[in-house]
Amino acid sequence: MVKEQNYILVLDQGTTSTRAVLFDRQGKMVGWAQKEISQIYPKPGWVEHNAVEIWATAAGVIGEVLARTGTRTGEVAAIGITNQRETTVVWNRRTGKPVHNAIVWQCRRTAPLCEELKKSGMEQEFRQRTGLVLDAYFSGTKIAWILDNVPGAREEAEAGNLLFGTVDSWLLWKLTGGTVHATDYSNASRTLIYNIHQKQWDKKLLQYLNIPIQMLPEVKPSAGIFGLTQREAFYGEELPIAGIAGDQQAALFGQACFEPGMAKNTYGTGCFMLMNTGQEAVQSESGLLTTIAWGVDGKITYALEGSIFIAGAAVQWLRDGLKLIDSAIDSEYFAGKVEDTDGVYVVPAFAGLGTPYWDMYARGAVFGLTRGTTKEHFIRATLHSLAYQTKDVLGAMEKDSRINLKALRVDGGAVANNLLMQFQADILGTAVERPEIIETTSVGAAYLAGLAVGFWGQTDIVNNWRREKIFKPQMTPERRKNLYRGWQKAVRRTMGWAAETE
Ligand SMILES: Nc1ncnc2c1ncn2[C@@H]1O[C@H](COP(=O)(O)OP(=O)(O)O)[C@@H](O)[C@H]1O
Ligand SMILES: O=P(O)(O)OC[C@H](O)CO
Repeated sequence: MVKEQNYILVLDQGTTSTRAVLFDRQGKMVGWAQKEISQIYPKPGWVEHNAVEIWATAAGVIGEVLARTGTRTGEVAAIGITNQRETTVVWNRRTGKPVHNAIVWQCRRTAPLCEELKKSGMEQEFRQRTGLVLDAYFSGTKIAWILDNVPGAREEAEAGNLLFGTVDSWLLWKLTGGTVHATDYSNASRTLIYNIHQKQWDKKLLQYLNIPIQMLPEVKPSAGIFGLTQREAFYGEELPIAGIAGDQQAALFGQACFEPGMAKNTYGTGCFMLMNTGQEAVQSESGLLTTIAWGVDGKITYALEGSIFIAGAAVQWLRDGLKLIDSAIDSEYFAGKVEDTDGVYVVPAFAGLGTPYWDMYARGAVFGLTRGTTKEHFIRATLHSLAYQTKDVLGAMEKDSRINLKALRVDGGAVANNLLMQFQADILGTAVERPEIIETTSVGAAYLAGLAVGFWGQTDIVNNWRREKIFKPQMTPERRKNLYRGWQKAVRRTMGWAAETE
């Protein structure tokens, strides 16, 4: 009997949770399952995940989504993987066990190493070759840290016994029963050791960071067959893993931003704005990153990126740290009870500041408190901080690309918040477009996998994108200017904080 393969299955491994999502031919989500993952904070500024737990949640959500929707594995045409980027896993190729917890993209432990490299005058070289800045955010210095700090790791790595991977590689390795060690262009371009122009691991940078090349994965196109699931690990089926991309690049793909100049902003744990720059790797002069969006059909597409480390995570902090709200959705209710923030600014620089400031030592602060400040003002100011940070990034993006965006496509968990989206349009002075599918990260990975196995064509993807709501700017230019000036003043005062106090 011929099997009907009606679905694409996506594994979306994010900073806070792992999701499995099933898509049909119309690009519609027919089912999903999600599990949170533990956040480990061994020291201030340090963030880790347990890679074994990541795999366990991935296996768990796959089983759950199939069971919930009554889908047999034989009905799945292909699997796509999309992932939190930069997060670094090093494991033993024989035992399959990680040698250390995964070091998360937000982790600042390698700031001193980045400082040292900068002092040795290497910053420009890293920037030119990788498109990135020398910051603790990226994988390269995290790998070096593991090799330098886990007893015996360096010797094992040199002997070819250890493998490095971003989370996509780790999941691919597990799904294929330890037979495939690979990644895609978009993930490789976030490691600080991949030359985005020559499209290969950069031997010189590997030397600077003292990383043995034999531990690195093979880099492949984002849409293409990476390997087959091992029968024992996958309900007796050999399914192709046919698409991989870092979550922010997947979202750009899912938003159908296929033309140069098209951009999206994703509001998850952090906020990431990417603009398609076509086949040209544009060097930024304003603190943006140059990165690979994807490799599809033998062509590499580049993007400019603005990275904000703390966005939805600030709302989680209101919920879990300060216990001011019971759930993220309540932030809109409380913020809506006041007209404005009454002059309060929250700068959530909990993990330093990314684009355009790149200050590893900035730390969070609240300004403008008075006796009249209420919980509602505080919550509203926290929501506004997502929009202000986005304005900082869009300013840099428009300057570098010389394109004034007519509208910004948005997605991610926090765009469900209408108050935030309206303020975003107001403070940008640019329309904000929310699509029907805000799970664009997963849908992007599904499209990549589906393209590779002929499940979809590119025109299907463009036709599937539909706007659900547009938020138009309503604020006067004068008020916009005054509010933004206050934000810039607040940001300046958070900069360098940890360096001064440590
Ligand atoms: N209604 C809301 N208002 C503001 N923030 C929200 C809302 N809903 C979710 N969030 C925030 O969005 C984030 C979840 O978005 P998601 O795209 O799932 O993130 P990630 O992929 O980074 O885990 C959380 O940080 C949460 O605090
Ligand atoms: O897991 P997210 O959605 O917060 O995305 C994390 C980014 O990929 C980090 O670069």
